[in-house]
Parts: sequence; structure tokens; C-alpha cells
Amino acid sequence: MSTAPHPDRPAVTAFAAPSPGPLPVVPLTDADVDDLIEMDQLSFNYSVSRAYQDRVTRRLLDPLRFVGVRDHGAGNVLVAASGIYSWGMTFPGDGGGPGTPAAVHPVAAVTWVAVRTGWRGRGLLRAMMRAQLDQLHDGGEAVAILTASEPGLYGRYGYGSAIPRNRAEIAHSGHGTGFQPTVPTPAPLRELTTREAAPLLPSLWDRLAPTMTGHLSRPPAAWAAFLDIDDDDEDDRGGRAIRWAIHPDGFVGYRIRPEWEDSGPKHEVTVSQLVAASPAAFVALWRHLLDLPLTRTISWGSMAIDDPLPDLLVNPRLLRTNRADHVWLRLVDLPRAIGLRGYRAPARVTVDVRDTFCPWNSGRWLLDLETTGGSAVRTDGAADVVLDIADLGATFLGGTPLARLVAAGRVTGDPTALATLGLALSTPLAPSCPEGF
Ligand SMILES: CC(=O)SCCNC(=O)CCNC(=O)[C@H](O)C(C)(C)COP(=O)(O)OP(=O)(O)OC[C@H]1O[C@@H](n2cnc3c(N)ncnc32)[C@H](O)[C@@H]1OP(=O)(O)O
Repeated sequence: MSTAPHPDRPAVTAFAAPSPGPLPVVPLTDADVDDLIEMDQLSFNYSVSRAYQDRVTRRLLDPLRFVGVRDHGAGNVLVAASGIYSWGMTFPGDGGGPGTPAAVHPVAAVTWVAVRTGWRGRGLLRAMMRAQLDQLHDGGEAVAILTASEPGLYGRYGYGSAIPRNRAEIAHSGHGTGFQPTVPTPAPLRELTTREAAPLLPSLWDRLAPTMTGHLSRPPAAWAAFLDIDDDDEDDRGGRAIRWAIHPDGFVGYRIRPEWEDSGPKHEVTVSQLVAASPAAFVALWRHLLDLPLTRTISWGSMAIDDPLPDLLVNPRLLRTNRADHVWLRLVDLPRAIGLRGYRAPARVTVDVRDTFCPWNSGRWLLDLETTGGSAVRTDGAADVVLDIADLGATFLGGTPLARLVAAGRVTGDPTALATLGLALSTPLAPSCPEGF
């Protein structure tokens, strides 16, 4: 049988084998968006309709913030990409204590990282990380963040695990689960549909997120993605449409999946977002969730590791948590980044930083940290502390205590300097970020 292509049919380039040899990383443009969306769906095993792409995906992407790789020898197919959302993140502010001002700073939120099957394992991720971090450094962007599909991927590029999170499950009796008696009983909150809540949420978020370390600013396109929910939209597991409860200082969005057993109702609540920026909001939102009729379990995938729920419940054992890494952070430009937050206590410490992937950060720096800000200047002085750039990234928001990295053998130095630096970097409560990206 002949294998020659039929003259009336186009060559089937999709079956062309990957080209051998190096493939360059290039900037992407608007013309790459269709291929980008197609490759992302294949790489992350999902699919969305063309209508959803037009309504949400294309508005969220800025192709000019993407780099990628095309294999011209294999039919010019897009084989790798990595993008950035230009968002803002709340960093610890003046002293980092409750009620003290925090500050929102631009961050490069790295996202949409994928290498097409067939082109993996030949260094394309590494090449894209190289191109992206060089660009960020040249453009003066100080901090990059990401949420990783797999935890082993990004440490080698200097990212440290900065905001962990808990997967939480609360099993309760459904009969007014008790709060500590010293906590005043909150007024009940009204339940809203997405259509009713949507006009209220973005401005509430804009007011609250800058008061909570680790929270991201949400541009209108991100809100459009969060709120692209019909009021009769069920999830894949039979969860009913999202409902909302709103407080002046917080809100919660959740689905309820009805479940009936012979012994009675056992409906499940799944929290999609919960934000509480004051104790009153925290108590009112949890009272609302725990009093939802017929429900017996509440699960939430993004609880802060310092969430005070166990301290509110009379029976803290109702809460089961499973901790995992969540947001990873990379100090792209060490001296610029050090100036972007306030520190819990003053510290003057010389650190010897290893940064094999971004050598411009390597070497000895005198860190001069104050509650109102900090600086890092090059020094020839003896190092008090030796650490990797990923360790500094992990501790930068207060989410990983320096003492833990010392205990793990990752960070070494003079005990007094370690204690001083650890206190300066710490925050009273660990940062939280209620979303992945
Ligand atoms: C921020 C985000 O978007 S996270 C999403 C990441 N993307 C995905 O998970 C989608 C599916 N997976 C993929 O597309 C690819 O497998 C990728 C992007 C994870 C890896 O791409 P590749 O081009 O194969 O990576 P590359 O060959 O450059 O390897 C880079 C390094 O990572 C290592 N590595 C590759 N895959 C993995 C993994 N799953 N876990 C841990 N390490 C890995 C390699 O061994 C290599 O290490 P080295 O440089 O120290 O020798």
C-alpha cells in the first residue's frame, strides 16, 4: 500500500516527530492564543467550550506576557508555554501585626506552564524558566509567585514554599455546633444567589484583600472567571449552584450536595471561597455554614494554616486538616524585594545567599530590616547566616518560620543572628491565599 500523501489532502503534520536538537524559547503574541488554549487543555486534562473561552479565558490571558516554543520541523506546532498574570499581592506591612497597614505590590504570577507530551524531558521547562526570570529581572519585577501542579518542580529555579494551606473537613451533628461561650452570638446572615452577590463581591474584595497578607488583587477578568456561574449551575458531583453569604468584612461562597441516608439527612457543604477580615466576620460566616439546614460536613480546600476555627469550636476535634504547599515565591531581585515589606522587629544581619539559577542575587548582603521597610546592600563582611534564595522566598511572607528551615538543616549560621532574622521575617499569623492560579 502506498504511504504517499493523497494529492487532495493536506499533509498530516500533527504526526510529525519532534525535531531533534535545541528549540528556542520565543515571546508569544495574540496569534498564539488558540494553540495555547488547545495545549493547556491537553496538558491539564480538561476541556472548556469555545463560548467559555471567549467569555473568560481570552479575557484572562495576556499573550504578550507569555513565552513559548514552536517546533517548526514538526509542523510549527506550539510545544511549550509559560505565562504571567500581572497581579498584586499583599505583603506584610508596618510590623505585620493585626490591624497594621499591609501593602499591595505587583507580583508576576507565573501560570499556564506546560510542555506538550512528546517534547517533555528535554529541558524546555528549564529553558522557559530561564527566559522568564531573565525578562522579569531586566524589567525590574522583584517577586514571582506560582501555585505548582507538582511540588517537586520549582525549587530548582529558586522558588520557596511561602504560603501553605490546609485541606479541611468539619464533620458535625447539625444541631448548633458549639462556639466558645465567650464569643458573642452573631446576627444571622442572608443567603444570596450568585446573581445577587456578584455586584457586591469585587468592591468588597478590593477593600479587604489589602488587609490580608498573601491575598491577591483581582482584576475584573479574574472576577469574571470566579463569577461565571449560572444560578442553576450544578457541579460534576451533584453539588447545587453556588450560594453566598456576605458580611461587611467578609464573605463565603459554597455549594451544597444533597445526600439522604436511612438515618436522616447528610448533606455536604463545599466551600469555594471564604474571606474573613475581622473576628466578627469570621464568627458570623462560620455560624452561617455550621447552621445550614440538613448538612453534616463542610469541606474546604484552601484553609489558612493558622485559621482560628479550632479556637472557636468547643470541640476542635470536629476539624480535620491535611497540610500542603500552596503558593511558591521567588525573589527575582533580592534588594528590591527586601524593600517591599515591613518587618516584625528590627534586624541587621549579613546573609550569604546561594542562587545558582539567578546568580545576580548570589553573595553576601547586609540586610537592614525595620518595621517600616528594609534594605539589602552588598558587603564584604563575614556572613552571620547562610541560606539559599528559595529559603528566603519561603520565609518572605512569614509563612515558613526560619527556625523550621534551620531545624531541617537547610539554613545555618550564628544562633543569635538566626533568631533575630527569624523574628524580623515572621508575622503573627501565617499568610493565606484562598485561590490557585
Ligand atoms: C505554575 C504552573 O503552571 S505548574 C504546571 C506545570 N505543568 C504541568 O503540570 C502540566 C503537565 N506537565 C508538563 O507540561 C511537563 O511535564 C512539565 C512542564 C511539568 C515539565 O516539562 P519538561 O520540559 O519535561 O521539563 P524539563 O525537561 O525542562 O525538566 C526540568 C526539570 O524538572 C524535572 N522534572 C520534570 N518533570 C518533573 C516532575 N513531574 N516532578 C519533579 N521534577 C520534574 C526534570 O527532571 C528536570 O530536572 P533538572 O533540570 O534538575 O535535570
